[in-house]
Amino acid sequence: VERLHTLLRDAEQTGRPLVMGIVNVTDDSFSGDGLKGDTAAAIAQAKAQAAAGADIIDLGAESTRPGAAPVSFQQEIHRLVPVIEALRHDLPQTLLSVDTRNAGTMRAAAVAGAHLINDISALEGEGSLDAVLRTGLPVVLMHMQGQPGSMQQAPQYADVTAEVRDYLAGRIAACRAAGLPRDRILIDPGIGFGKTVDHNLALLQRLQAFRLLGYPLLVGVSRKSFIGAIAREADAQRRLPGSIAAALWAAQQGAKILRVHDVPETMQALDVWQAMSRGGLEAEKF
Ligand SMILES: Nc1nc2[nH]c(SCCc3ccc(S(N)(=O)=O)cc3)nc2c(=O)[nH]1
Repeated sequence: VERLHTLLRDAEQTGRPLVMGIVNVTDDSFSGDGLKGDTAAAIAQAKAQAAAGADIIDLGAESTRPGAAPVSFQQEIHRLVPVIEALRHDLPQTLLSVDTRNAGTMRAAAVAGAHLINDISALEGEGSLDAVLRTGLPVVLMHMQGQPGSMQQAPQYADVTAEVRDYLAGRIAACRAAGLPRDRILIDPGIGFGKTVDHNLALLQRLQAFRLLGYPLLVGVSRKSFIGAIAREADAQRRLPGSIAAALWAAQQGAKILRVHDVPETMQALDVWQAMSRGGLEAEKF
């Protein structure tokens, strides 16, 4: 928890958000279980992202993109633990986050040396709040409407910003009441998780509303479909310019952690943005 707070304090002082690189440890290799191949590939990708300046690496073994099917926690552990153990050794300076909804995975990840739990279901899963309490780790509480398999079919809100903020306030209260200390809670509006394009844009326009809850804000816009919906799709796979634009907007609105696929590109964009925005801070003094 201390290392994360040191980084968050630096982010506060420099006015520059932390960068969380995304590494998926999924079985997309064709050779049967293919674990070896996937482990090596994930380790190499994490090393490249750390070398490019990522402060945190977010490791996930379950795709939670729309339509994805759930993965058993045994399968998650089987894929994630070797990577966590290797990266604890190879990247001692980089914080390791684990993207999971499963209590069993949270426990195993903590034992293996993870520093942060990133839960898209905000610790609503069976036994997950208790598991995180016992691990002593900080946790990202993210909003999702519905489940990944069906969340994009008919997202529905009367006031998306108020409802997402109130949901997160409720989850914060539940975690605090169970004994989770303030300094182990981060929040995230869950861009793309049960939201239309307009819902995502409303949340991003009103990102400051989440700062009023008083917890560090994590935002994940990288390569998400709302970008393709509002912008020309130069290279549909990466949506890189749009992802960078949305990331800088989130930084401007006070996000403390940006969750991204493209670390070198995001770092360069933040270098340029910071040079101007810091200047802006100086200018305000005159
Ligand atoms: N805290 C946190 N964790 C995350 N894990 C993921 S995985 C992304 C799954 C996905 C892919 C694509 C779309 S879409 N339909 O908008 O293109 C939605 C969800 N994302 C996030 C995020 O943001 N925060």
